[in-house]
Amino acid sequence: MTPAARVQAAIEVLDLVIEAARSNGAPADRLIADWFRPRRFAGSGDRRAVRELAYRAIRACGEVPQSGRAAMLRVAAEDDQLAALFDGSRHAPAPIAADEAMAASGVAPQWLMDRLAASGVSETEAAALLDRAPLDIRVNTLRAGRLTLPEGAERTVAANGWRYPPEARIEQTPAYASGAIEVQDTGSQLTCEALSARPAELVIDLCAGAGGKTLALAAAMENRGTLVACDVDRTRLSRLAPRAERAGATMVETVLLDPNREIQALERFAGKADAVLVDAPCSGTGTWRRNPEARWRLTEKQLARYVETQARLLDMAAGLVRPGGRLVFVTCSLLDDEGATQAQGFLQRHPGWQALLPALPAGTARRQGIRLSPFHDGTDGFFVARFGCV
Ligand SMILES: C[S@@+](CC[C@H](N)C(=O)[O-])C[C@H]1O[C@@H](n2cnc3c(N)ncnc32)[C@H](O)[C@@H]1O
Repeated sequence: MTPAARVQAAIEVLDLVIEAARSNGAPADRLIADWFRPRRFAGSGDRRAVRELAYRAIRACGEVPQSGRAAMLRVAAEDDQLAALFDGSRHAPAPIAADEAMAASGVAPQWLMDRLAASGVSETEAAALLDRAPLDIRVNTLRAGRLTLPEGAERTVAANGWRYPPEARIEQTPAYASGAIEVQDTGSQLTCEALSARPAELVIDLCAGAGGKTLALAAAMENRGTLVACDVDRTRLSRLAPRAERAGATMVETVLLDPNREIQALERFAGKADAVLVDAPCSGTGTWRRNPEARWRLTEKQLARYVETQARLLDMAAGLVRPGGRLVFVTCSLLDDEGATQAQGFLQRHPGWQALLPALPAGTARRQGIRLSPFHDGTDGFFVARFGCV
């Protein structure tokens, strides 16, 4: 593909991304892969370049743009070389008209910017949510016997964490194939450390998904004790078993939950767990580095639903913890509604509990919890609170 044809391709891809954002359709990565499937003439360099252009435009526009072309014009407004490719030649975008509308630049839709500001997130800190994320890994101590790390790693503040540049490819390395390393953001690793899971304990990971945090907990527990990984999403949870096998985490027990009747499958653990992790479903404002189009999808109504579910899951989780046990609440969000305010609500509803600020090597205290952010900590954005049952 010529450079100009790549720009036109990115515009077409962006139209699909915009439509999907409005109709809750597929994520951008999937749309890009689908767009290329019938276009066999495109090589890997073309795919990379189109993907890069599309994501540049997604990051540049705070509000949902009116069209893919308007979004690309926003990027071209600051890049003369790109603007010159709008020349109307074969497969190229049409020339730019003098009065042509372009999308407004910005970090996120205004309502979200307002919510972030009300949560103490400055505009600069919010903008850092759109940086490119590095590739962080966790050394899996269950498999790390004779580990040779792929070259180029730097230590992070996480106990077993290392960092590579964003473009690093480690999935093909022997260390990855043997299960000795896992891809996991440093912030995510730190939220697991906040639970202080120990060998021989009974630990419940209530919202385990495909088990990113479960595997870190299994390693902290040295694969000894009981680790129960739950989720309402059968597909996500089904991905956990093969990952656990690869990681040598044979202790993991999975439990599929029935939405709104979660407790039924967990009654046998009531009042018994040493520690429960609630890595709750949330808006994901802290993960825009990886999914920048997520900010175009979120609505105030969806956010309210997340907040309601988080409170319900926290209340349920409290009933699983034994006296003297601990509960860690995590969201990958910088919004107080899903963080400090949620934690405060929990403490008001449960007078027998107290907040115990987790001692983490990064992050900033935000009322009863800790906030991690790309701007301050170089991690994805998270809120983590730790509660003790007295
Ligand atoms: C932030 S993700 C978890 C990510 C996972 N812990 C990890 O580290 O990869 C939130 C998870 O909560 C799950 N979830 C949503 N509603 C739930 C509910 N009512 N009970 C349990 N899990 C729920 C979602 O399916 C999703 O997998």
